[in-house]
Amino acid sequence: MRPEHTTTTRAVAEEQSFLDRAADRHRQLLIRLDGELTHASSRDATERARHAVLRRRRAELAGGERGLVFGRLDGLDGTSRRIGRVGLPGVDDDEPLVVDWRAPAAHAFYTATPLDPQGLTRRRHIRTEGARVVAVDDEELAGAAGADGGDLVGEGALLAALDERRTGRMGTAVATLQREQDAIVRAGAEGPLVVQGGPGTGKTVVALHRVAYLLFTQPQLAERGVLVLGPSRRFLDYIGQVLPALGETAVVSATCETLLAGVRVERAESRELAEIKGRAVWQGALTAYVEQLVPEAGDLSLTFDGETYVLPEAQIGAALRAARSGGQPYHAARRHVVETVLGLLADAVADRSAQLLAQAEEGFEDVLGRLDAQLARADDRGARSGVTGSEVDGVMSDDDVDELRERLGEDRAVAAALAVWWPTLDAGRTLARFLHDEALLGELVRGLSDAERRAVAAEPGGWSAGDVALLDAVADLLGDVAEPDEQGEFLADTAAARRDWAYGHVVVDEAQELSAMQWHMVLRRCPTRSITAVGDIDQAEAPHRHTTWVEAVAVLGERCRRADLTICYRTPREVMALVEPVLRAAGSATAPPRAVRSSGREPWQVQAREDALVDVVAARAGELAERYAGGRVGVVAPASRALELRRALDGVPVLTALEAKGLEWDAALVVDPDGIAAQPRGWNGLYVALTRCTQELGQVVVR
Ligand SMILES: Nc1ncnc2c1ncn2[C@@H]1O[C@H](COP(=O)(O)OP(=O)(O)OP(=O)(O)O)[C@@H](O)[C@H]1O
Repeated sequence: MRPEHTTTTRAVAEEQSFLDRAADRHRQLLIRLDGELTHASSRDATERARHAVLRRRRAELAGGERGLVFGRLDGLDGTSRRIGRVGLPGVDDDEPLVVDWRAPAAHAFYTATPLDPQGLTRRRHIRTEGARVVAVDDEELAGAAGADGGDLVGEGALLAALDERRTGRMGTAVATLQREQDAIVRAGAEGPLVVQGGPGTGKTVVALHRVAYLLFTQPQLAERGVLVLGPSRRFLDYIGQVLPALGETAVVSATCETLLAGVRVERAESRELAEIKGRAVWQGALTAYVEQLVPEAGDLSLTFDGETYVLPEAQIGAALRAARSGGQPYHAARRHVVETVLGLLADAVADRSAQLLAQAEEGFEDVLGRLDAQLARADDRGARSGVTGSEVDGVMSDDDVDELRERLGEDRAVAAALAVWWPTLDAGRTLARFLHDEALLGELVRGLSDAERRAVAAEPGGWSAGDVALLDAVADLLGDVAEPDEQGEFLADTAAARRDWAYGHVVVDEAQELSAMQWHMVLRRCPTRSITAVGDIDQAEAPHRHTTWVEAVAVLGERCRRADLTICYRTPREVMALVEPVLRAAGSATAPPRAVRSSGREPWQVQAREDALVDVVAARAGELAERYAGGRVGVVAPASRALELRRALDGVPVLTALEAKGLEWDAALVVDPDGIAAQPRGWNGLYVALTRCTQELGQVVVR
């Protein structure tokens, strides 16, 4: 038996009156904040920090306008609290008018059950449209212990949200987050957390709400920002509204291809090459390669002012060892060794001039001595010139040596000789040289077959997607030529432009797709390893060979926490009934997620001859577009058919399974499912294709 659900006119009126009060308070607070922002000066650091906090609070408040009040908890003690997207202080500032959904006082809204009522008698979901309350759904908690409460929290509100027409943009789900989702949203931020969930289980929803939760509970994270990595630009656009709507702006979004600023992917590559370049072995190989580029210890000859100085191997070797012992990047090590070399050279120059002066002085004293003797002989006075070696001994003061070292640093000939001995390097050219050198590949990249080595070396110029992670690794191993600037406070553009930006937290969506080298890219941007990786190992289509999470996230180390999502909110039961055999064919051992809803529409299938395929697809897509007018329809097809279908279909997107990843429509039309399944990792792709719809699935099979 489920707890009672009620919607009464009285309850709606009561919540409407509360919502009106909350809306007034919200307006007042915005006006007050605007006033403070206009008067806030940005003269000193404290004021600037205050300004930043006010701006953030304003964005958060403005974002809270929709969903100002969406829940209510009634306690056994007769008190009640309202839950909303942002907290609203009461007028006298002691009791909050509305509790922020992320605050501990709101937690029971997502977790209380009749078996564990947490001191509550009732949970109410308040459904609103704009400023109007349209319905309330009540769940009795205490006193309903006989009821199991089911899996779902606020089922009425949840199902209403899920049944809404798709808009092409993902919405927030703060009002209807479910228990298993909430547990992940609120999990601690330390160390990597891997979330496995089948299609439509809310992985993206959870990951984004987790960002909002973490930024709320750990405001210091906002100083470093959060990076959200998604599979495609289209996907990032689809989810782009969620965090701003939750008031969060300290976020950068990117794909693995766009993560390295200034690098553009210019050409496609085969799956084979993408797989090869994603292997973890490259990290060690590139490290060893860059290591080889560091000069070996040996005598170093440098010319200054026409004099040649030979700095001995022992000194150069010691400097090299000291610089490399800290595992510094190539250019940082170079800067340190060059500093040492200039110091050694300055000492050598100073020694040489002291020697020369000493020689000159010796000669001079000789002359003086002889002169004195002659004079003494001449007038027998025995007089001495009084000039002694100590006054012209040529030893430079420390200041003189420092000045000399500076001059040496600016000397062109010295700089040119040092650049030949230890050149500064460009990451792109360095990587290209390595990739095209079969002998080096053979020496350093373990496990490459002869054919694989040849294939890598034979690649044309221009970067492919697989190269980006290698390029990032080389850029990191080389480091910046000049000392990098200190990292300031988070600004999205600055963080996105800097390869070495260390984010406070990173979210990776469709995490099953990342290669080992792409994981290294992620780790470099999050040294604390505070990472949330969400994905479905059964939807993996990328060319790497991982079939388990243990393999897929091996680079993150052994201390990954793992969580699972088991309920499918998107895809209706009728469609999920089809996917079990597809999942088995994909080699999966996991059970498909359990669908929470039925759409009442059986999936259908039509057949088409090859020569009539495009017309049949166009006709069927047209019908669906009409049936779901105001919503969204999408077509998924094998890559080989996508181009032709795109030309023929107007207004309905045609995507490959890979491109459709993470997206959803009211209705999906899957074209040539056998063709999709026949591609590499095709069963996984078909699993993705079949699970994109919230209402209706059609398939066009080629006869
Ligand atoms: N608690 C919730 N309340 C309302 N809607 C939800 C909830 N959880 C998920 N949804 C909706 O279900 C759909 C699927 O969610 P989402 O895209 O996050 O799933 P996913 O697990 O990332 O799917 P996929 O594996 O296909 O990428 C979305 O429309 C999302 O808004």
